[in-house]
Amino acid sequence: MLQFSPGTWRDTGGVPVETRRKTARERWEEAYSKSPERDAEFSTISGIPVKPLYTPEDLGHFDYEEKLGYPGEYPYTRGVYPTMYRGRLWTIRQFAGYGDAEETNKRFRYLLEQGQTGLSVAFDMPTLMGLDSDSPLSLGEVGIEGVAIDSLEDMERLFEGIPMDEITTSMTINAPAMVLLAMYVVAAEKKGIPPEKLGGTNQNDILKEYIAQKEWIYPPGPSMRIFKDMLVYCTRHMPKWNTVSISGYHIREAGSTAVQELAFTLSDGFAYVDAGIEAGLEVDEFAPRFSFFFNSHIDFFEEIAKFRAARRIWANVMKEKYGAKDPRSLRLRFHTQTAGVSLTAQEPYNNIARTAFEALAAILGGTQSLHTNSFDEALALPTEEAVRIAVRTQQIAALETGVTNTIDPLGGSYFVEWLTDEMERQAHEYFRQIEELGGVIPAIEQGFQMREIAEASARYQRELEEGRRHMVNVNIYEPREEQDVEIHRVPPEVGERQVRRLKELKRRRDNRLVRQRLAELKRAAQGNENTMYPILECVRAYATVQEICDTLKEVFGTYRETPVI
Ligand SMILES: C[C@H](C(=O)O)C(=O)SCCNC(=O)CCNC(=O)[C@H](O)C(C)(C)COP(=O)(O)OP(=O)(O)OC[C@H]1O[C@@H](n2cnc3c(N)ncnc32)[C@H](O)[C@@H]1OP(=O)(O)O
Repeated sequence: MLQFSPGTWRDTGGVPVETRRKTARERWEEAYSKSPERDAEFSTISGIPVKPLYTPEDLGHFDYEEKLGYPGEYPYTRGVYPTMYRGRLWTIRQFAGYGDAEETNKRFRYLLEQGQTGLSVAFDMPTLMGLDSDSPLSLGEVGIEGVAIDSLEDMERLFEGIPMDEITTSMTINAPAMVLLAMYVVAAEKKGIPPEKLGGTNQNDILKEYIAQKEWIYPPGPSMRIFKDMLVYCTRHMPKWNTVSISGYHIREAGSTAVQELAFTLSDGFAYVDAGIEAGLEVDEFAPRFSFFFNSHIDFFEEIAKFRAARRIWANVMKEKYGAKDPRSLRLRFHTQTAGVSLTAQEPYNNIARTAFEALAAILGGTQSLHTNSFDEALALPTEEAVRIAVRTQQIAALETGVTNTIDPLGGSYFVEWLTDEMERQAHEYFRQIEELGGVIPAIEQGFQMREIAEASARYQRELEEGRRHMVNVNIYEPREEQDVEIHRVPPEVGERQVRRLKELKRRRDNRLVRQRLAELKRAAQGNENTMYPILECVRAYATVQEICDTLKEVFGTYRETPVI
């Protein structure tokens, strides 16, 4: 209904007639331009510019089947399982470990009592570096950042009373991954559980160590030989074991953008596929047991787009380039941890809010397994109270918020679909550059990934310092006083007890047998024999992590990188 008013015709909504002749979009643009924007940076945390509005125009020709498909179907953009969380919730899997095996066993039991549904072992720095607790290099580090594991005896203590054939366990271990896996296998064997019944994951991702975390032992070539040996062993004997957890988490924590995390992680994944093929395996024999591990940072939509793009790229390349036929080879399954770098030591309780948002992004992105950081993790390893709140955060998301009721609820959002496409496009650009450099390892040797990450990290730091980006409590709303929080401390006696026990084991075991087993391992490493089998024998004889790693060092040497500045 139109009414007359002086000067112009107006409809009942009060819109001038001349405005009606413009398209709806033009009207909105005009209205938008009339009111000023806030003085803020409208881009993702990784620097992708974000427009005020996304519409179907941003998607162009959008083929639903090609880009999204249905959950559990190629290209898996909407999720890897047909029912997703309506069939089974993600696994609540808190990364945990400190002190010695007994202390960590207690924490595991506590977490399981709180409703955690999977286990995840955090090893201490000496174990990660292939050192024993009694090495002079381990002084002051034993059991501080994770659990100290020196021998099979420790592994047996770690899993005492835990049904290893029922619960899945992740072990974050890379350079010495074979040794710790062998200890896990033999500890289970002693409980009467064969390797084929063991479900879980080894991180075993050495490429991202060279790129980001820097915890390597051997040079890249021999490291890939070790990877292949373990892959072949697991493919033959451990059908339920995820042989590698290809990790973007550490790449992101080192300061990369979301696209770099996506691109470098997936390119590492393809390098492992190449390694499996070089080892003489068929792609569909081993790819179903590859898994991934991503960061969930604080930029909500960018993270969701990253997870969705990751699934689509992996499915696409596995099908088109590697000719994988088994649908399980095409499914990118992943664990997520909320971003450690997004936590603040200032007003640490605010980290509960940060973590909840990040967890939600992981869930809306379709994660299979999730670690939510505890609010005190910018200060120390978490207390029981802090980790309980972290577990409850996941349970509240799963059981109260309703986000699990429907699959990929953000599918079809113009912005999320545009951002998913954009991340995919930019990732392919990185794949091209890596290929031009000769592949992942040559690119690492030329410092390519490290330089890209260092530049991104410096850019972000500059933006923070110039106040162009905000971090509450860090460069805005800085706290006037410190919040008092309880700090979890590992008593120094724990390290001393560990060293005492190790020395006692070295006296008590059959040292002649240990020497013989280590010599056999050395011969296997010098030749082409799969080293996993002699490592299992070393472990059965109670050889230690360092003794085994040192034996391999004699054959493979060690690695020193050319630093990237
Ligand atoms: C930062 C820190 C550090 O370095 O300091 C770290 O690195 S910490 C890093 C910590 N890393 C981790 O915690 C890595 C954790 N990773 C994992 O747990 C794995 O690799 C994962 C990502 C594939 C998730 O494995 P998962 O066992 O928890 O979950 P899955 O998705 O495989 O599900 C378990 C079983 O249930 C089935 N299943 C699941 N959902 C459904 C559904 N909706 N319908 C039907 N079946 C389903 C699966 O097929 C599978 O069976 P079936 O097995 O028969 O197929």
